Amino acid sequence: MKVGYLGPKGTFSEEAALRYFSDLENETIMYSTIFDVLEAVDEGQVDKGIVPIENAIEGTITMTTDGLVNHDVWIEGEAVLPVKLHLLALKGAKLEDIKEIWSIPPALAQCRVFTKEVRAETKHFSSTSGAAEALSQSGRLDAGAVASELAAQIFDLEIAKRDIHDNNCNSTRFLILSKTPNGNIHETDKSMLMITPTEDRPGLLAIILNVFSSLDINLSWIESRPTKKKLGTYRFFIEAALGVHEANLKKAVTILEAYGHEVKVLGSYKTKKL
Ligand SMILES: O=C(O)C(=O)C[C@]1(C(=O)O)C=C[C@@H](O)C=C1
Repeated sequence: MKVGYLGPKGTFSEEAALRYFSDLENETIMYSTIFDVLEAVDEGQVDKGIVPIENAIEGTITMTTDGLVNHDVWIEGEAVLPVKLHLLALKGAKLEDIKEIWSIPPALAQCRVFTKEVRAETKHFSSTSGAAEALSQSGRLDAGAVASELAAQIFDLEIAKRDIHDNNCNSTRFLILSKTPNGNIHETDKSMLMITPTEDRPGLLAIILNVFSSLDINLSWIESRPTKKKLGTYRFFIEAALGVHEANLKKAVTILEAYGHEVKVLGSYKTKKL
């Protein structure tokens, strides 16, 4: 089986993929952006993909929600990975000389307190270890990368400052993707819906949420994203604590569609702690 995730080596996505798919039979394929992973699953280049969806400090990884809008993929699993972020630097670099900090935006956002303290500028890369790799090739003693301990080993960097994330209980939730649903749906206990209202009206979100509460369906996550068509118009990602095979979830979808909303069931899954 081919498993795709965000590379290069040493990303948290890689750690999540290797822990989730512990089977040695798997062939792993790395992609340079989260978007590319979604595309690879959609186009059948890989059998499974793994992408981050939410971080305990930073919240939703919008590259993933936006990618879910444009790609036809199925969420078949969810995994939560503890995340420890360190400031990596070239050997011989001094912490007080670091004026630029490089990483993927969600990782930089998890270290806002630290980057403010050291008064560093931030520079965006497509992954934590992509920033570490670039740093190792740059020769820059005035720059650092926010990445994992494993990335420090792989790219021969030093840990200039350990555990720089704002909160010690840091973790990231990943989604496991496939092109189509497979057999284990009846064992799932969560599902994700993407609801795109076709017209704006007073109390729109309240009406949508009421469908779930009236059917006694608990919601575990809700996120609104702009439709990108007109300012002030949104679509909603809703995670319900019920698998798609359950009668009440099917009822909720039917009612929402009867109200005229576009509803796409994005997946059905259960959580695995990594
Ligand atoms: O860059 C990586 O190492 C990733 O796997 C991406 C990512 C993310 O975008 O949230 C995953 C987990 C951590 O929250 C930091 C970075």
